[in-house]
Amino acid sequence: MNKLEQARVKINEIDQAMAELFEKRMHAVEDVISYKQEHQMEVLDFSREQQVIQKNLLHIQDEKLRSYYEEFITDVMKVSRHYQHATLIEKKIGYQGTYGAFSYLAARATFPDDELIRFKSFEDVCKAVESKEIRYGVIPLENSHSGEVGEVSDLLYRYPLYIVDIFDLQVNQALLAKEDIPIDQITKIYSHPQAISQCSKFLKGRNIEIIEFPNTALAAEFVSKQEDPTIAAIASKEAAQLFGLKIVEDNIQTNDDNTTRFAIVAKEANTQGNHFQVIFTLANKQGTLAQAINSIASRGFNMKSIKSRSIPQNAWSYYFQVELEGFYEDASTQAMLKELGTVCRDLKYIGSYNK
Ligand SMILES: C=C(O[C@@H]1C=C(C(=O)O)C=C[C@H]1O)C(=O)O
Repeated sequence: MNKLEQARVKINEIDQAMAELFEKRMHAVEDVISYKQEHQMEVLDFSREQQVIQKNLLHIQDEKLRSYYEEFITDVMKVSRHYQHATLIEKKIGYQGTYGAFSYLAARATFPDDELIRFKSFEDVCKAVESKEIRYGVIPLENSHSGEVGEVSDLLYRYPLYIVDIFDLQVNQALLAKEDIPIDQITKIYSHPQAISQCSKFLKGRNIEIIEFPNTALAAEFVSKQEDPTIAAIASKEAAQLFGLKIVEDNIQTNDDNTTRFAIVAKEANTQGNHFQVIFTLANKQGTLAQAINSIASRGFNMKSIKSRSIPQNAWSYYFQVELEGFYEDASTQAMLKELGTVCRDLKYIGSYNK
């Protein structure tokens, strides 16, 4: 062995030992992350990093290596911070709306152990996913009665995000009050107009004042903060637990099949699942839509839905959002999409999921 080879054998041994120590250090850092998350602490602790550097410099005996060691340990801590940020993002899930509202319930049901972060708008949720501030967003796609959530379709058209899963939340309304009192003693009911209309049959003929509120969870929270036991809110039964209320009557909605489908959106595409969606635009010429639909139908794909909406900021132009049955990665799907792509002006894959 020449001198170079001998030195490299030594370096290999040291690197192996350092790799083991690196792994041990990062595992110790994992405990720091969960502590910081629990106590809502920042990842960077500048004074701790200074201490680490100074304390360990004392172990460096070769004077000329001190500045290099400082550089080295500084980099180690930078990597440790990267890891902490990435791990924290993994556990961050965004939803739009209020604590306790239906979007919150959908996010909690899909990510029971993660940190739920509230955003003001659906777009803010998408922006946070795109900028990697959070891992996933949970946003409503459509409701079995009121139909699609147009704003969310527009966001899927505009943002480089993908649906990676869907979750169906059954919308059940309950009458909640501070005490479990008979319904005929209730004097006022607070709720969102949509929830009120969903319970029209239950409310009909009752001499109760109805007061509209911006959303059901806020109504439940309001009732929980009042002294009056005769006022009630219409909200989910889960809201009763979240705001310490009693369920006076459960399932008071007129239709039992009221379901909101939520999309879990991410920055990285998921291509697994027995359904997928695409969005396309067409040249405004005779027969282009027929051609597009024909490329799908002639290859034996079942189109579950097609929705057309105006392209945001582009008057009198439209995009089509299509849900198809099938596996995105299958060769037959790829061949169909290739043909569809030749017919469309733009064709965008927006995700797969199981149904
Ligand atoms: C691991 C921690 O988080 C960060 C990384 C450090 C490290 O890797 O040693 C030190 C301080 C923090 O900036 C910590 O706070 O201890």
